[in-house]
Amino acid sequence: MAIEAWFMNDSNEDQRLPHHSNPKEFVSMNQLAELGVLYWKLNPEIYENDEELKKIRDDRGYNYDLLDISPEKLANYEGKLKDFYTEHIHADEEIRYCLDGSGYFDVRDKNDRWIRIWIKPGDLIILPAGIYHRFTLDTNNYTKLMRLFKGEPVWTPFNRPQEQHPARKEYLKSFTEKAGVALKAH
Ligand SMILES: CSCCC(=O)C(=O)O
Ligand SMILES: [Fe+2]
Repeated sequence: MAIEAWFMNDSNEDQRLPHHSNPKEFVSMNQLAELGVLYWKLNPEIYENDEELKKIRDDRGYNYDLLDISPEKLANYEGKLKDFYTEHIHADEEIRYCLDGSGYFDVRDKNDRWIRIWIKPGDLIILPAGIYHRFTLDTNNYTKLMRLFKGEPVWTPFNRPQEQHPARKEYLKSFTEKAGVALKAH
């Protein structure tokens, strides 16, 4: 099964609800790939000895740590969740592998519409540097995530607006470059 993603409505209801647009409008892996969002489906039960995960880590030079998002295990739980749900970018990619529970990563598409990506056990996603995004738990209220990173982890969020941030500029440039290639091909 591929990952599920859809366009969101803009209602102010509980952020943990699915927020499907009406009518529902699903988003494919290809559409996500066009935004630079990458996806793997792995077996979360063997993450400690998983050859496939090892290959991704070796190819991309990733270390990792584990993060439990629950009131008991995460210090300053309410504050952290509020920060996670504040729209931001990073100077580097954001790589998350869901080992347990579930949650939503929301990313902005090229037209600034929110796409909600539902993360479940076995889903590994990479958000490119410079993409506006946020995260929330769903109504299950729990997830265990592996956070992957190169070198020392830097989790600094830069809250929107960040149009002058180098990572934002690079990210937007990648679209114009692709569009340029597509034009030349015609
Ligand atoms: C804890 S994973 C999701 C939250 C987020 O976007 C971040 O940590 O930068
Ligand atoms: Fe983030």
